[in-house]
Amino acid sequence: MHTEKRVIQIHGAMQEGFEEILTEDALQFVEQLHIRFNERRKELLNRRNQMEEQLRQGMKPDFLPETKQIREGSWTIAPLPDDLQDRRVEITGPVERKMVINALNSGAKVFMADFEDSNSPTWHNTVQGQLNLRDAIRGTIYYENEQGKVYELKENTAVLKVRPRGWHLDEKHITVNGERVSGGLVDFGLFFFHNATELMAKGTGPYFYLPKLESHLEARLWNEVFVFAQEKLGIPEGTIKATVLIETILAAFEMDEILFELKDHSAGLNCGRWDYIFSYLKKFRHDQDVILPDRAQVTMESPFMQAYSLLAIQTCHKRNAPAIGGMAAQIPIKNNQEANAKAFSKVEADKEREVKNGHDGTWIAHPGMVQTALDVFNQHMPAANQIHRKREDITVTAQDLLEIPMGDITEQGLRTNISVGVQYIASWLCGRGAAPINHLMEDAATAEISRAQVWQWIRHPKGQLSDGRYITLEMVEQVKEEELLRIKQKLGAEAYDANRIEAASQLFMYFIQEDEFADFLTISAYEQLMEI
Ligand SMILES: CC(=O)SCCNC(=O)CCNC(=O)[C@H](O)C(C)(C)COP(=O)(O)OP(=O)(O)OC[C@H]1O[C@@H](n2cnc3c(N)ncnc32)[C@H](O)[C@@H]1OP(=O)(O)O
Ligand SMILES: O=CC(=O)O
Ligand SMILES: [Mg+2]
Repeated sequence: MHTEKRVIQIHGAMQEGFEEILTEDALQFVEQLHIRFNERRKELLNRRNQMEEQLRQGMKPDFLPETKQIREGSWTIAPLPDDLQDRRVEITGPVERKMVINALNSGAKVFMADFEDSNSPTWHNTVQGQLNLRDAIRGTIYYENEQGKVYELKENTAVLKVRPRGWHLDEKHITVNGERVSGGLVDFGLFFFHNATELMAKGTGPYFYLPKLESHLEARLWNEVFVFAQEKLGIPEGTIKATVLIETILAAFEMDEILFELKDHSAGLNCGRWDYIFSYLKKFRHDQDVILPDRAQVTMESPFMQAYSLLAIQTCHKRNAPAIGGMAAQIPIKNNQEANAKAFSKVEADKEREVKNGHDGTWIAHPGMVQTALDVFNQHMPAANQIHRKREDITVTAQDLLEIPMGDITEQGLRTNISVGVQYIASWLCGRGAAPINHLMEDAATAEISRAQVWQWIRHPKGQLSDGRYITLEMVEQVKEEELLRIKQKLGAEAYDANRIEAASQLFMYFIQEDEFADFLTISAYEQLMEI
């Protein structure tokens, strides 16, 4: 019998400690995941393209006729473990060492350690992130900053969840037979291999967040990965628990089906609002009726966003699953009391809307926001969660999910998109996947909205500023030059160069100029990511 020999290869440098993560057994496990699941992953990515083509031809998404029985059936997800009953405040952040410690110590119920939107997937961040999580789980994580301040874990820490990269991203530093391995399978595989047993011994479990799914078939693939991984490591089926982010417009039509696919492994859904806005914009970018106003005007109060969040709550609660809210982008503002108070009151209002609607928990981006979110949830949610509130009073139709938001496009909105887009891409290219810009948390999802809006505005017949001027490529070029000058004045010439602003600006303009809309900025930018 001819058996093909498969070879997993590492193309990144072995930095200090990496050999403890990239062990032969761990790599073999990743290789098995690749062999077993990569073809299906590619088929599903291809299916996304086919769906996109149908949308381009005018198809409107709707609830699937072929899964009506699932939607109408009376099943529930498997019972949740004790430490996932109360998730009222979840902090998120990249897998950087100091931030992992700060997040676990923050007082939040859960910490979502992020290999996705807020992580720039340099080789260093990818493997060092695994080392950081391994040490955190074992309670040995330690960090000392340049001033000698020591960071260690407190006695009571948040429950850990990990968000691997989405299905669309590759890991270029690991190949099998010369083919890049899925970034998500690398993040999941290495984490699960090294930590699943240890987590169970500590009375918790291997818990995940799954990003950017576009259909229940993609959830099915994750479920198959989980079943396989548990079997390989001799871990009981159903030990893994995963919360799926509903952050694409197509997934909003398949919430029941997604929960159903992951039934034994499900820990509910989350409303990933920023990617959701991006997805809505991306999927309908050719539709002459669909155009979004300034990013700042597309809020959770917009009818289509409100509809999707309510549908998530109703769908989850019907299946005894938690429905977690999303991320308010405000972070504390130093040295400006008034602006700081405004930021806090915006977060407070956002969390109040979520808890009153029926969400069982929420996300915050910064430790300074934990108490504010906790206070709101403590006041309005006396029990561990509110899954008992079935919200049968809600009716959300396909039309509600698709309702086009109203508002203006302003010159300031255009400027902000260009400036923020360039600054964020620069940060990402330098290895920092989340950045504070204009006192807001920016990450890959928020930056996607900025560049997608500019792409659409210069092509759409209604791409007009509120003062009547049409938005053209020439206008974008000019505003970009003015904004680059401002950034240079703010940073100084040396930091401007060191921070790769010029490379980011070129990349941003490439995204805008190309008629073929780049599916994700992180795919193209990955080829230019610094090699560290
Ligand atoms: C759309 C989505 O996907 S949302 C989810 C993904 N996005 C995120 O997770 C973003 C998370 N947030 C962050 O990364 C950060 O808050 C940023 C980059 C926006 C701002 O970070 P900074 O500029 O460091 O903020 P700031 O200076 O106020 O930080 C104060 C302290 O809080 C820490 N901190 C800030 N945010 C976090 C966080 N999310 N987790 C842990 N620690 C944090 C900082 O490390 C710093 O610690 P130190 O005082 O011990 O040095
Ligand atoms: O991942 C979260 C989002 O809002 O996007
Ligand atoms: Mg997201």
